[in-house]
Amino acid sequence: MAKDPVRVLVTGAAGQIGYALVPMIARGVMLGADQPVILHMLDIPPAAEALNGVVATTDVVEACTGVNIAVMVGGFPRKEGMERKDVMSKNVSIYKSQASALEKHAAANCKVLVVANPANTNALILKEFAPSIPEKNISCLTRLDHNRALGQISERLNVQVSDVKNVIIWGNHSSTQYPDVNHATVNTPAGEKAVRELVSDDAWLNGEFITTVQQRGAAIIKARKLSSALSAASAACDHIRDWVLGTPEGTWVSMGVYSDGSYNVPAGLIYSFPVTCQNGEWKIVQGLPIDEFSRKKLDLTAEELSEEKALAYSCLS
Ligand SMILES: NC(=O)C1=CN([C@@H]2O[C@H](COP(=O)(O)OP(=O)(O)OC[C@H]3O[C@@H](n4cnc5c(N)ncnc54)[C@H](O)[C@@H]3O)[C@@H](O)[C@H]2O)C=CC1
Ligand SMILES: O=C([O-])CC(=O)C(=O)O
Repeated sequence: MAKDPVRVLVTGAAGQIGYALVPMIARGVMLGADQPVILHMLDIPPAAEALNGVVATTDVVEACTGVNIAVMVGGFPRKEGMERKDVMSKNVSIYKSQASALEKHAAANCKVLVVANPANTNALILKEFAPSIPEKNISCLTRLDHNRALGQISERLNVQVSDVKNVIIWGNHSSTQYPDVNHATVNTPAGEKAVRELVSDDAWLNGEFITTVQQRGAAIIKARKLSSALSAASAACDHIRDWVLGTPEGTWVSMGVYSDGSYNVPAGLIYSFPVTCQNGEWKIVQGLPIDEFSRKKLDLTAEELSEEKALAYSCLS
């Protein structure tokens, strides 16, 4: 029997990421080839002409009405040389007002993915100003960083990226994020092997590998003068697909979610954790040992998020 259609909202639909994302969703990359979708595409009036190229609306209420999944890409993008904090004030007020629109008009149990930067803090603002949307339904994108970390390891070891798994992005989608390979493995003909053992170069893993992943977004903006649109769109599809359809057995992914205090990360931040997903719900992977090097990095990125939270509130007051 044909499935009921799912309504998917994409904000910023006329932008770089939106232009790549919309056809991926229509093609079934996000929810599967057998899942009909009804796309709601929102942008702002100055983008109306570009928006005609993808068919959509500049009316936030129309865009949010009845949506089951909201991918929030709309906002003011970081330009070359700009720190993420520079874009904060422009974006938190957008997320405050769109929170209200989603709360009033989206379907009950709508799942929200915030892509626009500062992604974690925009998601937190959205959560705070949409109190009736359950906090477990609000997330931000760190899957792009996760995929970048998998890519770095696969290149270094000359293996397929699909054979590498269980890297972790901890914290903020920013240059303080901590890409952690301490629990990552590679599928080899001789069975699963630890990434640390196979790479056998802790100086690289604790140095250049981390900074390359942390700085990849900035490096792409510098090169393209535009954001990493295709890989961001693809990562957004990965994020929603795994959230809705589940993560494979034995595999976790990174998602920015509301901290419950796991791993001594302060509660009340949207922080990227390792998660598994089943039946449309994510669960933080518990009990992973955290060494001293990692602890410092988990704390540093949490501190930045606490500062961003304070700054966001000061922008709104
Ligand atoms: N979390 C992640 O991994 C990544 C996040 N990003 C972020 O994603 C966002 C989008 O990036 P791009 O598509 O390259 O930017 P873009 O500037 O090409 O597109 C943004 C779109 O949002 C629209 N927009 C602005 N205000 C809006 C509003 N109030 N409602 C609806 N739409 C609105 C703009 O008109 C524009 O069409 C940026 O914030 C960027 O920093 C980019 C790459 C990765
Ligand atoms: O800062 C940006 O807009 C780009 C970005 O997030 C990324 O590519 O990871």
